Amino acid sequence: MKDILKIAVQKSGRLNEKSMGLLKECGIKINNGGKLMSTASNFPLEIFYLRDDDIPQYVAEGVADIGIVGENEYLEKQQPVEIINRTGFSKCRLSLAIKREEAYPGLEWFSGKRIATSYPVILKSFLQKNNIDATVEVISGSVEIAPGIGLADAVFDIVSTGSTLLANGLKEVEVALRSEALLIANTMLNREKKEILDKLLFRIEAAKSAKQNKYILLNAPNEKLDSIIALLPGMRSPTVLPLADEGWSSVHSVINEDDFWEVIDQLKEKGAEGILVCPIEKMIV
Ligand SMILES: Nc1ncnc2c1ncn2[C@@H]1O[C@H](COP(=O)(O)OP(=O)(O)OP(=O)(O)O)[C@@H](O)[C@H]1O
Ligand SMILES: O=P(O)(O)OC[C@H]1O[C@H](OP(=O)(O)OP(=O)(O)O)[C@H](O)[C@@H]1O
Ligand SMILES: [Mg+2]
Repeated sequence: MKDILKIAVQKSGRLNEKSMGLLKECGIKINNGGKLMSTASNFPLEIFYLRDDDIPQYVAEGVADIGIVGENEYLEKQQPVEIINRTGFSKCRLSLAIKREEAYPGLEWFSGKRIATSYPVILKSFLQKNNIDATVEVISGSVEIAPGIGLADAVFDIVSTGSTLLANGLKEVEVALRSEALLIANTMLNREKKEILDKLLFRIEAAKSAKQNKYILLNAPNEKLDSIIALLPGMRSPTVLPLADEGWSSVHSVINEDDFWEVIDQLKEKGAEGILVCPIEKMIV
């Protein structure tokens, strides 16, 4: 029988939609199976829907072969799994926050204080590294409410926009960890499962590259071609095709999302016209 790769994704919550989106971008069609498990119709993949806290353990034990989990959970759970890919999504930070009205002189403020968190392992290691002796109060959710109800003096929790802190009268004073969703794997996968995983990783990279790049088409006067091409590296080099209008060419290339606006301005300065920028569906480099 052909082997099948088992992936654990969060059942519902912040990671679920992006994890399923990643599989979709990889061209994987998922059958509407049960609530806790389903299979792909066009790829040897079985999907388990779990609480994110349990994913590192299930992957370490081989119940699932791979999983998508926040770096925060991966570090907190200290399970012997391998990081296979940094997905680039669900970016957030784990930070210390205190009441907004408190003056904050620096980390020593936390000495002797009570800090509420759902991440005691990461917090204790951070405090130890910084020689701070504080009490860690472990709670499993709604951490930001703790100072307001007298449960703790400070919190150590996930921050993204900062709006939850703001709504609870808190301010972020130290960032201990920058996190993103990781693809993790069991360290003992057999050859067949490794081959399936390699195929999946190839697709993930193609989808990631596509998102990171744009396809650009423009018209350029021939005498300006050299300076315009110099701005557009392309995958190998830009494609240049003559236009019906003599003295003009059409230039096609790929540019990185991060360089996008700066390059566009420079292209216009050099005389480029009719610039079209299109999304790329997949990119194999
Ligand atoms: N505000 C946020 N912005 C970006 N990423 C976040 C945010 N909050 C959480 N995350 C990331 O998403 C992961 C899942 O968050 P979520 O709040 O859904 O977890 P949960 O409530 O523990 O879910 P579960 O019910 O599966 O245990 C976190 O571990 C973190 O990596
Ligand atoms: O800085 P912000 O953008 O406000 O995001 C931070 C909040 O997001 C997460 O909670 P979530 O909203 O997922 O709810 P939960 O506590 O039910 O997991 C996290 O636990 C923080 O409370
Ligand atoms: Mg959880």
